[in-house]
Amino acid sequence: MSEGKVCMCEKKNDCEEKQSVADPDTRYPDGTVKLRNPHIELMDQDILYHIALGSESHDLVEMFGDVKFVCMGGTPNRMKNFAHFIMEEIGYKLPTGTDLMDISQYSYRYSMYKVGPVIAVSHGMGVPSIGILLHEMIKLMYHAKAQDPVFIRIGTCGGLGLEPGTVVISDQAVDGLGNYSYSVPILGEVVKRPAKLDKKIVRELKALSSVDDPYETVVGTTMCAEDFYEGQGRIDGAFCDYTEVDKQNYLEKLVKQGVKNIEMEATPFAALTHHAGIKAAIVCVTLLNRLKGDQVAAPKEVINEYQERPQKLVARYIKKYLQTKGRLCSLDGHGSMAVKSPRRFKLVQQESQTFE
Ligand SMILES: O=P(O)(O)O[C@H]1O[C@H](CO)[C@@H](O)[C@H]1O
Ligand SMILES: O=c1cc[nH]c(=O)[nH]1
Repeated sequence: MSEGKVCMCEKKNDCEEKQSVADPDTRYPDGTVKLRNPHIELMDQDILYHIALGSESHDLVEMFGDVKFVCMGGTPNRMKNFAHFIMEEIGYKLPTGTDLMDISQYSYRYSMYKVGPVIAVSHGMGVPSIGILLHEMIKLMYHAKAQDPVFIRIGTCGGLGLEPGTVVISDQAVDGLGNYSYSVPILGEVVKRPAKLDKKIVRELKALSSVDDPYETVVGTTMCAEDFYEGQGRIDGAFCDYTEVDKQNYLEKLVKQGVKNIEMEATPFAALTHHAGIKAAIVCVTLLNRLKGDQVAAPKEVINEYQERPQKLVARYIKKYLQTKGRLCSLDGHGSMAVKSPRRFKLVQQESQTFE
């Protein structure tokens, strides 16, 4: 197995057999990301406009070359919290007197934090917003020469027949018309890309849920809606031209098809990462049981605690990966990491401060 590949095999030599062969269209032999776009390498510079970075204005290899995990979720606040949480979890130490900074703050669009090999970035709401971010994050990984990065969405959703607060690991994504793909009009024609997630990561994440967790963690199909209200069959939007019975019939039909939860980014997330040859997973927490209602009525503190649940699972996954590899950071003997390259972190801070 080449350096940097995600593997959690108990026996190291098992890896060769278990890893699928990388697609030469999306990977260089050393595991760095290859773009399916011949134009990019011919450009003098590539401005990643919505994340306030650029291939000429920033040393992207120095800043992001060590990235292994790109974690994304809807809100800047959640991703900032996740950055602090993962810093604690992996024992990452910031240089004295510094704090985590929003690398993309001057884009005024998305917020991005970096903690050693982990990026935490917000993607906003809905398909177009996450689509734009995915294009730029995939290009960022390419420019940075990051090796085999894994993308993980940490989200919230409505559950179908699940207790509120249940964690759902998506094994596939389906759109509101029943397509297991992401459809996007390109040059006047609809292009469909399969919305596939990495099955092995699904199993590994599920294995990391614990019987001691005071909530359930399940695996299932995630429906990606184009809208929060009518697009998810709610009757509490500004408009509604169907009955409560129509709605219940629709949701029951989804349940029969194996849909466990509904959110708004799964198909582009699964499809664009798959098209880029990037392994990806989606872990969401249900805020309500849609079979019982539409309004998100849980108190803020309860919702905040729910939102921590996918973060905990993903943190276990990242920690297990880092412990298995023991390569990016050196273990200090207590399961936590000593920072190998604070300089790289400092650079990220300085560059983001000077970009406007
Ligand atoms: O909690 P996040 O990850 O933002 O995702 C979910 O919440 C938003 C709707 O409230 C949608 O973007 C949906 O996908
Ligand atoms: O019901 C819900 C809850 C969160 N996010 C959604 O998209 N739907």
